[in-house]
Amino acid sequence: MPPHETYATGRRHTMQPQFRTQNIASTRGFLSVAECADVIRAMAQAPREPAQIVRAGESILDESLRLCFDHHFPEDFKRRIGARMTSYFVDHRAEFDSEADYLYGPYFMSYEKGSYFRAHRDVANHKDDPPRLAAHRWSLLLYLNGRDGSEALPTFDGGALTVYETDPGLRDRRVVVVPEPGLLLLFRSSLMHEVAAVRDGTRYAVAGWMSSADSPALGGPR
Ligand SMILES: O=C(O)CCC(=O)C(=O)O
Ligand SMILES: [Fe+2]
Repeated sequence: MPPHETYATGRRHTMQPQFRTQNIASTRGFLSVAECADVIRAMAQAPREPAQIVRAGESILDESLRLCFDHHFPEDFKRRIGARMTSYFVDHRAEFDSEADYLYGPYFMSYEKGSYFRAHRDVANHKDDPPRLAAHRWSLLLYLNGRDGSEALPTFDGGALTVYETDPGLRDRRVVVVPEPGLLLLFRSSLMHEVAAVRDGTRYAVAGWMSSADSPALGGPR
């Protein structure tokens, strides 16, 4: 795969594919370090609230399953990042074998020391779950910082994401993703995944879900 260039921005920089399995893909350099730093600064100033989960159709707080913050963000800022995530997916649609046509989100999340998100799938798991969950096809995670920093970025330790691949050709189906600034990760929303506890510092990430208007009631199929 050749390096891919972003176009939805004035600044062009090179994106570098990192790895690929059947249902998971990642690309380095989706955002530059300076852009990551801008988003983190904006997040740190934005109002935030404890992030919720959906259970049996209801949005609830359950700190035994999910402990992190959801940051409220100016709509224009959200739209700009969302448009870039969407363009990436649309440009690479053939690789993702999906008819997904719009992005739900993006959401801006921070995980402070001790935060986590236990194993879950980003799809409808219950008949009363909202249709938007059943519509999710691919989960997109954009990481803004990581273990190694520069002057511009805060660092954190822990907080790796494990995605459980279903590809029978893999000997070990656990795919562990260690966040780094500007890394875009895409995986099928039906895959189980979990965020390990952050041991130190604060982990910043943006999430969005490429979704299909034409979707079944429960989130199994692609
Ligand atoms: O931040 C991550 O690595 C994953 C977050 C996640 O699973 C979600 O927001 O649904
Ligand atoms: Fe998730």
